[in-house]
This record gives sequence, C-alpha cells and structure tokens, in this order.
Amino acid sequence: MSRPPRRPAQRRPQRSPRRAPLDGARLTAYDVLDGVSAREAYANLLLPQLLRERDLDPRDAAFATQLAYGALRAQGTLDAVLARLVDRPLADLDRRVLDLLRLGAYQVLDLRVPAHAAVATTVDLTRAIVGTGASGLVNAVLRKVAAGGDRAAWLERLGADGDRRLALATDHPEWIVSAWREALGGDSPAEELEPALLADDAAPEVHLVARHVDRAALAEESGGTPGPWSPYAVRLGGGDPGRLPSVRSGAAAVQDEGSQLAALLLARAPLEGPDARWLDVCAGPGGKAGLLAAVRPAGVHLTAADRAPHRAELVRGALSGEDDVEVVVADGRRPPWAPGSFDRVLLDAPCTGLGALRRRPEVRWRRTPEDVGPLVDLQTALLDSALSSVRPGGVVAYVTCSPHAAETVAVADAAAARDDVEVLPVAPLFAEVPGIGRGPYGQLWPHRHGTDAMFMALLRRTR
Ligand SMILES: C[S@@+](CC[C@H](N)C(=O)[O-])C[C@H]1O[C@@H](n2cnc3c(N)ncnc32)[C@H](O)[C@@H]1O
Repeated sequence: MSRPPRRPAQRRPQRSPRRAPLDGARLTAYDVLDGVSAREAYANLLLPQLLRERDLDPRDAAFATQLAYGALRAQGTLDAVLARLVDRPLADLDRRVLDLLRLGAYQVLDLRVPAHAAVATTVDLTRAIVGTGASGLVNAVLRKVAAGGDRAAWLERLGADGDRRLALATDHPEWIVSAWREALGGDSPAEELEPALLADDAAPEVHLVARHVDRAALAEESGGTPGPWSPYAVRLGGGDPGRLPSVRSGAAAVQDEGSQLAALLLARAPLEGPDARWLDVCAGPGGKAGLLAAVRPAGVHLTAADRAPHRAELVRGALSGEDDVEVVVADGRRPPWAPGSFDRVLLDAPCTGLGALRRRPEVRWRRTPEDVGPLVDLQTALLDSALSSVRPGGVVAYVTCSPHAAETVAVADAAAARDDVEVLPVAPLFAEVPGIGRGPYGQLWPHRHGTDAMFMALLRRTR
C-alpha cells in the first residue's frame, strides 16, 4: 500500500495528532508578535510575507491582520492588565508566553471573541509552541482576564486617570500623549486630544496619488473616491492597490494624502526669479520625489538625494521613466553640490515618525523620548545645509511625519532666527484645507484631515 502523500514542510509547530490543527490566523498573528519581540521585525513587512507564504483564505488573513496589529498597538494596555494577574514582573516571563498572553488578552479585551474560544485557542497555541507546562499559566491568567470584563471594565479596575488613562484608552505610551497634547496646542480644545489619539490608533485608509493618470480615471479604475485635499489623491475603500494597472505601470502610486500636500507645498511656494532647479534632499524611498517630478513645470531639473544607497535605489525606481531627473547618494549635511545651487529644496527629514504610527503598530513601543534629541540635531544640521543649498530668494520646505514640538516648530523657529531667512505662512497655500495652520506653519492631523500627522514649514532665504 502506498503511503499517503506528505504535506509540504511547514514552519508551523505540530500538535498531537489527536488534536485539531492549530488555528492558522492565530498562529500567524503569534508569529508576527514573536518576530517583533524576538528579532525587532517590522510587523508591516513580516505580516504580508507570512500571509503570502501561508496562503490563508481572505477571512483568516483579515483576522490574522486584526489580531497581530491590534495586539501590537494595544501592548501597553494588555501589559497593564497582565501585570495585575501574573505573580512576577512580566519581563521575567518567557518571551513567547508573554506574547501568547497578549494575543489571548487582546481577543478578550478588544474583540468580540467569546472568552472560552480566546482562552482555548491560546492554550492550544501555548502547548504547541512552548509546552504543556506553560499552558497552565496561560489558561489561569486568561480566565482571570476574561472574568474582569472588556477593556472599559479593566480601565475602571486599573483606576488610571489623566494622561495614564488616555494612554491606556488609546494605546499610546504616556510620553507620546504629552507630545500630542503639546502639538495640538493652546488654540485646540482639550477634548480634541482623545479623538486625535484614537484616530492615530485606527487602521489608515489607503490613498493613491495620480501622478501620470487623470485622477477621475484613477478613481474609476480603483473604485475609490477623490481625496478632499490633494488634487491628485484618490482614497480607496478596500482592495489591493498593487493589482491596479495604473499602479503597476507607475502612473499612480500608494501615498498618504498628507504626504502629497507636503510635496505640493514646495511646488506651490511663491518664488521670484529663476525656477529651474529643484532638490529633494532626503528623498528615499521616493514618494514625494515622484509627485514633484510629475507636477513640476516643463524645464525644471529635479535632483533627488539620499544618504543610504539602498534608499537612493528605491528613488531611482520611483523616478524611472521621468526625464530630467538625477538621483545621487549624498549626505545632506555635507552635500556635493555648491551652495546656492537650487531654487526650491524639499527637506523631508528623518524623524520619530510619531505622526505615522497608524502604519507601524509596534513603533509606538519602540520609540523612546531619548530618540528625539539626536534626531533634532540631525534635522537642524540638515535644515541649515538645505538653506545654504538654495539661492538667495529660494525656498525650503521643511517637513516631518511627526507633530512633536521639538522636531517641528522648534527646528523651524531656530532656522527662522537666522538673519538671512524668513518664514512664509503655509495656510494661505492650502485655503481649501481647514484647520491646517499651526502658527505660520502647517500641521495635518488624522482626526481632522484623515491623513498622517505631517508638519510643514516654508522658509525663504532672503540673501
Ligand atoms: C522621512 S524619509 C523621506 C521620505 C521621502 N521623502 C518620501 O516621501 O518617500 C527620510 C530619509 O532621509 C534619509 N536620510 C537620513 N539622514 C540623511 C542625511 N544625512 N542626508 C540625506 N538623507 C538622509 C533616510 O535614508 C530616509 O530615506
């Protein structure tokens, strides 16, 4: 008798043959949590790779995504609950057990998964991944989580108030809550902070940019709707943008509408005199450079630079097919070009990314307040150099995907204190975008604009 065909080798651990196979969605979500905690993987790269390899059906893929991203975002709240129920510091637990507890607790606290299913499936995973010994602990702790009710009930029990309550309710570390409060500023009602943080915790819509295709045609092709702010934006309700012919050909691309406005700020800035040489000094991977290339007037030469060779390579891809562009590997603080070489310069500076946390669920727990200082030093040096790279009368757009005051207003204010620099107000260039002004600068917000929290400043070199 011939043996039954072997199943293809799989990475997934095997349970006892008498048991039902492990739940593919939950195992995939666990593997994402494990990659993030064990290898500092990026969830937004690891999850799609696992979904491709494992060929989950669309429902399971959607559930795996919800579980992995949700549990990563909610880590602070989940750990606060678990810390009440485990008899030792969470840091002393086997890392895999802690990830499994987070996965189970997330289903109980935030999803409508019946408690018995959340507990039983997590115990099964624990037995397969860690061993029977650990499954007893996981069973006992998750039962207590379930007995305590949902997130709202647990927030009551944890008794937190002020920023701690907001942090637990919106899945942010407290230092980020403070940074957002400061950025929302005095002219915003205090009630705006919680909606802002909740919007930063929601999965973002996919936005497309119509670079070399008519926007209405792109909306029809994609089934999306025109974005409210950028004349090039289409907002998608769902579907895989990578399958769209316009995206495959490079005529359109995925790009947050806020990033589109940041590129348009440079293109719209009022300028007297020659206007033929544009520079994107931190261009990788090329999203804004791609839009600048598409919207520049005829005769404008675009230089796109990045310090990292592999990022510059991505820019080359984004600009393939464009005439009159040049991609260089260069450190913007010590550039190879002569001072005063450009008429317009975009500096989309490296930053904490606190305005784009929606896209990278684990990043909020990786970043620390200590990251800010070195980034501010880098941003300051890059902006100083960008201002030297424009001719007298030329303009620099300083942009970050963060609203943190230190890397936005403070960096722009310090540059504006130079006696050869003046600030150009941003809001008049975006009259159609309400609530964009942050003093003379611009600030987009997820809860106001449905975009990442991009900061924009426009500076002119006067002499
Ligand atoms: C926020 S990203 C730019 C995103 C890009 N503008 C876009 O829209 O796709 C910042 C980039 O700055 C680059 N970078 C960091 N330090 C740099 C430096 N000293 N000089 C030039 N580029 C730098 C990073 O490699 C990264 O690609």
